[in-house]
Amino acid sequence: MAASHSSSPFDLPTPLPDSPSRRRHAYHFSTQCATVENPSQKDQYGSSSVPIYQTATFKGVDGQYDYTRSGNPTRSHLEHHLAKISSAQHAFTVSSGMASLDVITRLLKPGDEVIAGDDLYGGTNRLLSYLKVHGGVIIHHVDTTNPSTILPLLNPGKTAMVLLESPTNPLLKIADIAQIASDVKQRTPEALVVVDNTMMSPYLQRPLEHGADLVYDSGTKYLSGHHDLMAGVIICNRNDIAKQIAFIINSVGNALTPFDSFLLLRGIKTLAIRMDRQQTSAMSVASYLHRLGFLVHYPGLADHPGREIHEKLANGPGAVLSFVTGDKAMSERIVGSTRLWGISVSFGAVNSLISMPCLMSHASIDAATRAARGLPEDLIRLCVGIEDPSDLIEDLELALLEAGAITAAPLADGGEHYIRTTASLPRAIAKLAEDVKNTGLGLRTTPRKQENREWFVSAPGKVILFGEHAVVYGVTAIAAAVDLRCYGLTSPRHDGKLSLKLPDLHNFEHTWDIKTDLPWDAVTPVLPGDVHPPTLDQKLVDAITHRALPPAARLENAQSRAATIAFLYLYMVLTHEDERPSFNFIARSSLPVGAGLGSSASYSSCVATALLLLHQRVSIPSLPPPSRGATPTDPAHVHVSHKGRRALPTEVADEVNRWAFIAEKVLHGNPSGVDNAVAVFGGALAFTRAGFGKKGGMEPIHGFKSLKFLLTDSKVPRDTKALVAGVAVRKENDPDVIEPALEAIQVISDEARRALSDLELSRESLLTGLTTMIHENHAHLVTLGVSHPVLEAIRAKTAAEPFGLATKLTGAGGGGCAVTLIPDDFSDSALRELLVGLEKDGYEPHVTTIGGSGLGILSPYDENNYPSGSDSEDASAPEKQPESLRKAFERQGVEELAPWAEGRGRWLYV
Ligand SMILES: Nc1ncnc2c1ncn2[C@@H]1O[C@H](COP(=O)(O)OP(=O)(O)OP(=O)(O)O)[C@@H](O)[C@H]1O
Ligand SMILES: C[C@@](O)(CCO)CC(=O)[O-]
Repeated sequence: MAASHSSSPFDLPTPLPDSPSRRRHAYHFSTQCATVENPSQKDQYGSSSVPIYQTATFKGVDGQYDYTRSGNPTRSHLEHHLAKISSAQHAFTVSSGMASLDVITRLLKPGDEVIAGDDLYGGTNRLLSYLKVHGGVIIHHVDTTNPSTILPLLNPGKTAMVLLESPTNPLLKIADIAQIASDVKQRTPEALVVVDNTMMSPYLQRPLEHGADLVYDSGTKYLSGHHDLMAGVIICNRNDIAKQIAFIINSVGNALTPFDSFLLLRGIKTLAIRMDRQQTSAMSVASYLHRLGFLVHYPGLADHPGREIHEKLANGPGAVLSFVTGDKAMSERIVGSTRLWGISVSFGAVNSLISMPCLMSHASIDAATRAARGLPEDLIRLCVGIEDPSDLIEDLELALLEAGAITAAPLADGGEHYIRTTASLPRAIAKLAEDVKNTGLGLRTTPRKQENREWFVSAPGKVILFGEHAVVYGVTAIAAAVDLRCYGLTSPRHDGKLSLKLPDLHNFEHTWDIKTDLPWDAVTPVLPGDVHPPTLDQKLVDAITHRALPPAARLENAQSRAATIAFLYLYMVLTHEDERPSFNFIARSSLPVGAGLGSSASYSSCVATALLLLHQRVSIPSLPPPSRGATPTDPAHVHVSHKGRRALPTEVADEVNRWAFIAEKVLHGNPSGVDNAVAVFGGALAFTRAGFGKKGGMEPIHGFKSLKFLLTDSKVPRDTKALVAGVAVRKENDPDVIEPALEAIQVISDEARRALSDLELSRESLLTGLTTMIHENHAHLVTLGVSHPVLEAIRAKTAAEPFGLATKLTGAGGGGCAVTLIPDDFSDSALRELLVGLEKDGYEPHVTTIGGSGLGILSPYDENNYPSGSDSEDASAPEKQPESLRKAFERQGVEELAPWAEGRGRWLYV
C-alpha cells in the first residue's frame, strides 16, 4: 500500500512531444479513467487487465506484500488509479462508503466537536449519533448552504472536523465548500474539512482542489456504477493524515477485498461516459418535472438557489434529483407505479432508481428530526441511469398519470398536454393566499396607504451574444446579464411634489408640482390588475413632451429628455384617482449609458419597480425588525447579499417586466423586449419575441457562467432608436439581402443555444463553435448596416497576433460596445497586454463573466437608520440627522456604487 500512496498522481504523464511541431495535451479525464497503468507495478505477464490476487498471505520476508489486510497488489493498483483520477496524493479503499466515514471519524477524540450538515445521508447521521452517545463527540448540525451559520460554531481547540456533503442527499442543497474550507482554515486551522463526494464522483467535483483535507466516496455508487459491489474510497493530499488513515485501516481490517478491488477498477474505466449520459438524462427528467409545475431540486435547473456556487465548484449537476408532490400518499403511488425505475435505496448505478427517502434511505432519522431539518415526507428521489431518456420519461409520465399527479388538459390548437392535477394545487394556492396575508407578498388589490419608505432597487445591463436587431423581427437572441447595474432610489416627500434626478445625464434634475405641472387631462390610467395596451399612448407622450418637460435649455440633452418622458409616462399611467405619491427618484448606473449594454432597459426596470412599489401595485415580504440597533455600517441583519436570489415572486417580476417594456418603448421606439427581460430575470436567456409566426418566449440557458468575456466600450456614442429604425428601412428597401441575413442569425442562435446546453460537448468544441459563430454573426450585422469603423478596429486589434480572439458588436452597434470571447487558455499576460493596447487606443475594456442576478430590491429593514431624504426634513436639521440613504447614494463614486449598494443590507432578487 505504501508504495502506491507515495507515488505521484501523475504517473500517467503527458507523452513527450513526438515532433516539435505537434503538441500533446495532458490526457482528459475519460482517458485517465480508461487507462489503468502503474509504472511502478508492471505485471510480470503483461496482462491487460489487472489480475485478482485472491490470496490472504504472501510468502517470504521483506517482500512488498505480506498479508492482504495490510496490502494487496490488486488493491494497490486500484488505489493508485483512484489517486490519479482524483489528482490526489493518497487514496485508500475500504469495504463500504460508511466504512470510509468510520475510518475518518476514528481520527476524533472524546470532547472533539464536529460540525455537520442538516441534510445528510441517513447512514452518516446514524454514525454521527452513535459517536455522540458512545464516543463523547459533540455534533452540531447546521444549514451548510449558508457558510455564515458555521462561523459561530468554529471553536478553536475544540472543532476537530467539518463534515460536508454538496450537493446534499436528498435535497440537493449546495454548500460552498471553498468558502467554508477557507473560513475553517482561518479560524480553526487544526480542524479537518471532510467532504462526502459520492453524489458527484471525482469526475464532476474534486473537493481537495477547493481546500478540503479529506474526501470520501461510496465506491458502491458512480465509481463502480453497476451495484455489484460495496466499496468506500478515502483520498487526501496530506502525508500526516494519510499515515493515520493507513494505520486505522490496517488496524481495523476493513480494507477492500481483492475481488471487489478488481470490480471497482473495472467500473471506474467507464465512469466518465456513464456519468455524461446519466447527467444529460437527469437534466431532461428534471426539466420535464419542472415544466409540469413540480418543485424540483436539481442544481442543473436555472431556479436552483445554489446553482451559481455549484457551477463554481463542479463540472456538472450530476444525475440525482428529487421533487415533491404535496401529498405523501400520492408520492407512494407514483413510486409504486413505475416499472422501469427500480424502487431501491442507493444510487449511481447504470439502472434508474426511484425512492422515497423518508421511508427508505433516510428512515433511520426519526420523523421529528426529519421535519425539523425540512425533509418533506412526500419527497421522491430519482437516480437517473443510462437507459434511453425517452423511455424513462414515458415510464415516469405513466406513473404520474396512474397516481393522479398529472392530468391531460386541452390546448388551444385542439391538442392536449399534461398538467399537474389540482389535487395538490389547492394546497399550493391556499399557501400562497396565506403568504399574501402574512407577508403582503404579491400584487395589490386593496387601496393604498401613505408610503413612507425609501425604496432602493437595481437591475443589470445585458450583453447580447447572438441575435441583436434580428430579435426585433422574431429571431431568437441569446443574451445574459452583465455585472454592471443601474440603481434607483426613492425617498418620500410630503409636499405634493415629484422630483427626478439623473446624475449620469449631466446631473439633470427637475421637480414638478404633481397637481399643476403634469398633463392629467391627457392620461388614461391603467388600473391595478389591467395591462397596458401594446402600443404607447402617443397623446400622453406628446402632452408630456410639450407641457411637462422643463424649458428646452435645461433639456437639450436628448438622453435626459427621453429618460424623463419614460419616467413621467409610467408615473402618470400607473396613477389613478387621488393616488398620486409624492417622492424623489434618483437613478445612477455603473453601466456606460447608451453603449449597447442595455443601460436603457436597466434604467427602465428600476423606474418600473420603483413606481410599482410606490403605487403599491406590487409589494415584497418585509423582514422582522432587527434584534439590535442598526448603525450606518451595520444594518443589524445578517448580510445575505446575492443569497436573496428567487426571493422576489414571479408575479412581481412579470409585472415589472411588462412595465419596463413600456418604458423601453418610450426610449427605443420598437424594442424586442430582450433587454428588459434580462434586466428583470437576470441569468442568460434565449429570447424570442412573440408574433412572427412562431411561439415567443424565453428560456434560461446554462453554461454561460464559466465563460469569460471582454466588453470594450468604443466610446463612440450612438442611438439605439435610430439604429433599430435604420434596420427597418433597410429591411423594407432591400428584403433580398436582409431576410437571408436574419435567417442566418436564427441558425446561429439555435446552434449556440444547443451548444451551450449540450453537457456532452467538450469545452474545446464549445469554445471553437462560439468563436466561429461570433465571427459569422458579426458579418451578418455588417450586412444589416449597424457596424462602425471603430468596432471593426476593435475586432481587428483583438483578432491580430498574438491574440487571435473573436469579437462582435453587441447591442445596437453603430459604436457602443464590442464583445470578445476569452478562451480558457488565454494567458493573463496576453490579456493584460490586450487591455493596455485597447486603453491606449482610447477604448474602455472591461473583463466580465455574465449571467448574474436580475432585478433586485433592498429589503426595507432600516427605515430608522436612514431617515427619509425628504426635502423638508433635510432643511430642518441637516446636521443632526444621520446621513440619508439618498445623500450617501449620490456621494459614491461609480466604482464604489455596487459594493456600497450591496453593503446596505439584504437584497432580494428575482
Ligand atoms: N443611468 C441612467 N440614467 C438615466 N437615464 C438612463 C440611464 N441609463 C440609460 N438611460 C436612458 O437610456 C438611454 C440609452 O438607451 P440606448 O438604448 O441608446 O442605450 P443602451 O440601452 O445602453 O444600449 P442598447 O439598447 O443598444 O443595449 C439614455 O438615453 C437614457 O434616456
Ligand atoms: C438592437 C436591439 O436588438 C438590442 C438593443 O440592445 C434592439 C432590441 O432588441 O430591442
